[in-house]
Amino acid sequence: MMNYASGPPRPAAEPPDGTPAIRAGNLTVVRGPRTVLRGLDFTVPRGQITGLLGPSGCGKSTLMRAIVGTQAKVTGTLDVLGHPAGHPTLRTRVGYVTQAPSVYDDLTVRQNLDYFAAVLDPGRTAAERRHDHVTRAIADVDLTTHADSLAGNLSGGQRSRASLAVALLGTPELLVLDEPTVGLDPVLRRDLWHLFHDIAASRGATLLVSSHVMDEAERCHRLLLMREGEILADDTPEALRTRTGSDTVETAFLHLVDEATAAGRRKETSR
Ligand SMILES: Nc1ncnc2c1ncn2[C@@H]1O[C@H](COP(=O)(O)OP(=O)(O)OP(=O)(O)O)[C@@H](O)[C@H]1O
Repeated sequence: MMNYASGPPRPAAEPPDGTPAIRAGNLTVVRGPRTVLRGLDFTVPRGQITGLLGPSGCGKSTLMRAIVGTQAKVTGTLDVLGHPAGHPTLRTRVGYVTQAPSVYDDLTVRQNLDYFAAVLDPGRTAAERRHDHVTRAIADVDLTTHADSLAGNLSGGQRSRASLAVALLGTPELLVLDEPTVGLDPVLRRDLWHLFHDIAASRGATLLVSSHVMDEAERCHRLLLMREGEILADDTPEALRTRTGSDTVETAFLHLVDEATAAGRRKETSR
């Protein structure tokens, strides 16, 4: 078991070419009448866990949807693993777990994975490879003993892990996980975070994990702190705490919010 008391484990090294997993430039998204993301500039390094944190409604899911290529009205630049977001070549290289469970309740865990594996890697000649990928993904999320249980009979945490197993099919280099621990008890949350660190360490995968629970920030290698469609900070948890003279990332976040509000007020009054 990993111990996070002294911070998360050291991240895997960057690939030799140094290309980040995600690079955004002046990224803007409009949804309905609202500009939900406002000219974001950031990079997400490879082989690390980056936490996307911010209050409900700040734009985390919208940003994730843009990254996986399912969001309309995206302008600016957004490159994922060296290709424009949504490029067909990224289909098997990016895994995405939405907030809503993405498994069918009336199928077993294995049947769910068999189905998604057949979509990703179709054809009779790929049958053996698909079987291996499914067996490995089930083992990775520690559901081997529940492989033949109906997804509808799993607990909330087990269902989250089944959704994660689907995203692990095809050995993605980037995993985008939208609030994967929401509604889980502290033990299940801790176990899932251990799993994320195992995936990053053993596969060298990049994980982008959203949460609005600030204590989860301490488990990430890097953080993107969001507020009202903007990036408030992009740094390591330790650097954020040090920079703001705070004991926790939560206090650091509040400090940065106050700073941004004060800067906004100064701008208003100088007009
Ligand atoms: N279909 C839509 N049409 C118009 N506005 C939308 C739509 N979906 C979301 N929004 C708005 O976009 C903003 C960002 O939503 P988003 O779901 O990205 O936030 P979030 O940070 O993921 O929130 P949460 O943590 O509650 O999931 C919100 O203000 C929301 O009201």
